[in-house]
Amino acid sequence: MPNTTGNKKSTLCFYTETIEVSRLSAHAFFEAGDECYKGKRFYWQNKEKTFTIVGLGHAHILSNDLDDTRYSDIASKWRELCQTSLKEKVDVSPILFGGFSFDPLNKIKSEWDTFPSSFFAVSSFQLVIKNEQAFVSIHYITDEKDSSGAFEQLRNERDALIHTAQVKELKVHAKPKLIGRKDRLKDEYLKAVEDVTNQIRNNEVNKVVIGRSLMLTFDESFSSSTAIYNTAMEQPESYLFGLEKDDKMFFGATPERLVKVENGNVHSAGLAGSVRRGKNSVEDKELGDNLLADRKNLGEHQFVVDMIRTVFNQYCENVKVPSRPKLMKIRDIQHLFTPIEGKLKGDASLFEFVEALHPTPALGGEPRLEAVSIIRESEQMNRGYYAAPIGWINTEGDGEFAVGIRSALLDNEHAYLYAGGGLVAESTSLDEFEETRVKFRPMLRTLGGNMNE
Ligand SMILES: C=C(O[C@H]1C=CC=C(C(=O)O)[C@@H]1O)C(=O)O
Ligand SMILES: [Mg+2]
Repeated sequence: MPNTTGNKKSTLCFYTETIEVSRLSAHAFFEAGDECYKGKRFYWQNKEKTFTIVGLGHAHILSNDLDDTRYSDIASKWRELCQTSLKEKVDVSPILFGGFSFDPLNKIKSEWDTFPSSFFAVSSFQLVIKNEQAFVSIHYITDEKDSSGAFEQLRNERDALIHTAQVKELKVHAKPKLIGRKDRLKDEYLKAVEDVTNQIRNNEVNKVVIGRSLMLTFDESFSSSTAIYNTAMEQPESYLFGLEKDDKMFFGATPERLVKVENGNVHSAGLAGSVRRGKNSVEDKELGDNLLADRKNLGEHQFVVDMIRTVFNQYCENVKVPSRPKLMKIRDIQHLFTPIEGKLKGDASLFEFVEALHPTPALGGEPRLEAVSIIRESEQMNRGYYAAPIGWINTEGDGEFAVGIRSALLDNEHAYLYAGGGLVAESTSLDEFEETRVKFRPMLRTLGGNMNE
């Protein structure tokens, strides 16, 4: 029998059933959902590649278009769903996956119009791969009195999905041909960088992250499966994520953790300050060593570390912050990196950390509210879910959110790419433009664009 509950307070019942399966590729499982669950899937893999989740179908959606209360709204709906609907302890915890927009006050019409300010879902079929074991769960959330027929149907669908994923050969993930590439609002971006740097020099704010966007056009629709597959191939050392909504998918390979909560231990990281990789190991080391000593980049980095430390000091004890950043070297770029950890001292939830931390000065600026309002005014675009929290939480309240950078929104035969950089007093528009070019590279390579413009 599936685990089930009913409760007087809630009319909803949450039915789950988990089986362990041998040999199941996450990509193949995602792709098995191409026919029936397109537009309702997600993909997540942590940086260490020790935890992969794929969700197909929507058993239940939690979303809102709220501003200030959007985090607590999702948190309380999730708590209620877990507490009143899911009473029995289950072997593999159901996972709520989704994300928040960067700035709910940005109302500029854009490619993001169908994405609410918060969008989360419990999937109908959930694959979890952990410690080399794979589990597939069915989730069914309903107010029907008798669900046995519907649940039996889901079992049949689950078996069919697993069968397809195990026996069908993965399609050849040939990319559609790139036929167009457009820098969007390039002049506005360059002007914004100049203007905002002047505001910083005038001590109006300390730091602001300004971004820009590219639009790619393909000769045919770019499928989500192809995009996810190629992202995994290109960026093995980052978090991989994909969140489908209707006919679009926000996806990427981000190196940046926002926050992870596990058994009362909380982890975050300051990641800001960048330089390209060298052409050979000697140049690479030189670039890295210079980055570690560079005033402008150390300045960018320090605002982030200070802000995360302040949040951790409020909610955690035993806060550990290394006194100096180290280098994080990934395929196209090297960053200044400071891991930060602590032990939860009260009962703050993962969503409270997300609210307190988003956006850090690695994506917003310092002071936070001023920076976000400058971004809204001067970028003249809508970041949507770019640079915003994306991740998951389980029924125990453990989970992880990454920052949705090095990312793109896939929209049939178009892809919108985003990249930005932290401005401080020493910034120049030429260098910042160049930095965004380096940050676009992984997504361009993934999608088949020309990296050299
Ligand atoms: C805003 C982005 O990167 C942030 C993360 C790392 C380094 C950054 C920088 O050096 O400017 C940015 O703060 C982006 O990739 O779009
Ligand atoms: Mg930078």
